[in-house]
Amino acid sequence: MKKRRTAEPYKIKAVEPLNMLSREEREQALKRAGYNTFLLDSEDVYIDLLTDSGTSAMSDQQWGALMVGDEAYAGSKSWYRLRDAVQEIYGYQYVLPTHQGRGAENLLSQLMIKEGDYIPGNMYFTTTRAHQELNGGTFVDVIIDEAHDSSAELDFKGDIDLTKLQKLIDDVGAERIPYVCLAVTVNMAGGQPVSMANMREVYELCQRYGISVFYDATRCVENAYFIKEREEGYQDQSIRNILKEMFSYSDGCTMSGKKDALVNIGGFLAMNDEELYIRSRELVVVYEGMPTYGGMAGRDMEAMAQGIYEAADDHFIEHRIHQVRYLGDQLIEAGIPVVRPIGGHAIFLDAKAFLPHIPQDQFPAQALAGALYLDSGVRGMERGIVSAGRNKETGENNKPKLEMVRLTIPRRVYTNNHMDVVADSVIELFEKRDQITGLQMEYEPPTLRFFNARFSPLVESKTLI
Ligand SMILES: Cc1ncc(COP(=O)(O)O)c(C=O)c1O
Ligand SMILES: N[C@@H](Cc1ccc(O)cc1)C(=O)O
Repeated sequence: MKKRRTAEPYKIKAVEPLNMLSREEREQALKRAGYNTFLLDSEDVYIDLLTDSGTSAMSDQQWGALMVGDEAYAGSKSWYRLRDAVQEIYGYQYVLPTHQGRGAENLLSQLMIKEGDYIPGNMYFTTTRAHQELNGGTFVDVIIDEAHDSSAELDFKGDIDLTKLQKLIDDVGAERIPYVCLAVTVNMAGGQPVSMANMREVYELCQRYGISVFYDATRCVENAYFIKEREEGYQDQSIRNILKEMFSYSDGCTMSGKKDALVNIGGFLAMNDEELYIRSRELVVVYEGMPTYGGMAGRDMEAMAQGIYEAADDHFIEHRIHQVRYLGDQLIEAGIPVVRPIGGHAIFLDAKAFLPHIPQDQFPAQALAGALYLDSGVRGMERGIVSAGRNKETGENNKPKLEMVRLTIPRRVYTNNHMDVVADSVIELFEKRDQITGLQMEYEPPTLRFFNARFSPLVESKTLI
């Protein structure tokens, strides 16, 4: 019997009209943006798949929650509601609000890292690594090798390789490793999940050496769904239970509330150690604000508390993952090279395989993101050599194995019809991929260069495609 179809676990109460420019207008807009999709104006974008960060649609309950936000400078009721939500769903004892994820990364890095330390992690994330380096640390990638291979089909491609972690401990000594940073899911690997077994093993290994484990919990609910779907023994467990178990194998986390807490701004740092909490409370007032608002308005904390509960709903997360897969499966069926298996928040086009005629130093993923925008007004993001920046010792470009364009799906925002439009555009572009040309960098900022870098087409008089 044909499998019964399911639909969005919500109905639409407010809509926001979309605007579509002509091809000529898109050419002008891309030129103005220096061929960097980060620099396009949102007015010039038709379907915006730049990021899933802060782009979620809030529920009626969340909009209602904004109205009851308590804007007291100290001791806000909304803060307690947020704290309670984190304690209930994540299970950590102490919580400090921050304006977004990198605010929490800043605090954690300043508190834990000393000059010359090493911070192992399951593939780098741009802002996380930047904070680690700013505090004198060196990030060490200890993810399994397969994570760097876009075609390797593994259930848990975000896992840490315990042999690599053990080797680092043996080489530099446990006292040089303040904590392991474990991301659930792994953004730069394609939104790939970490298994519960791996979390447990990493924690056990670290406990033996007195090394802390901090999660980057940004997309933890997506990770929990993959565990439910793929890991033996979890099929009948609720997402809430899975989350609780996941977090029990860690000492704390940094969180960007802009993803799996379903809000447009906000984040937090959470932990179980009281002494660390007291030190964090001293630092949060320098960078964010009082420990009872830490960079967020009362109404934002209120909406985030509500979002934390909504995201942990089994129906919400099932639909979310399936929508991303709906787009990914169409592309796979059409033979488009994408990172496999399809991850939690985005489709990652493999730009090296898509554009084999463009060498990595001519920024194939940047060019592909530009070409996609020209073709249909769909905005994606480069995740390759530009994002990887330069080696902090040699000054050379880091050359990541994965050279990708990310098509990131905001939560509860687009319908599957939008996904169809995106699929059509990518498939057509693939048919004329030989015509796409490379880029040269015209302006390179010193840190996190991908945000503000500017480019021009290598072939003058051409517009990428
Ligand atoms: C995996 C991951 N960690 C950390 C961050 C930082 O979060 P924020 O953008 O809220 O500062 C992001 C997004 O930026 C992310 O995707
Ligand atoms: N975390 C967000 C926003 C962001 C994008 C790119 C970055 O390198 C840093 C932050 C995302 O992954 O979309």
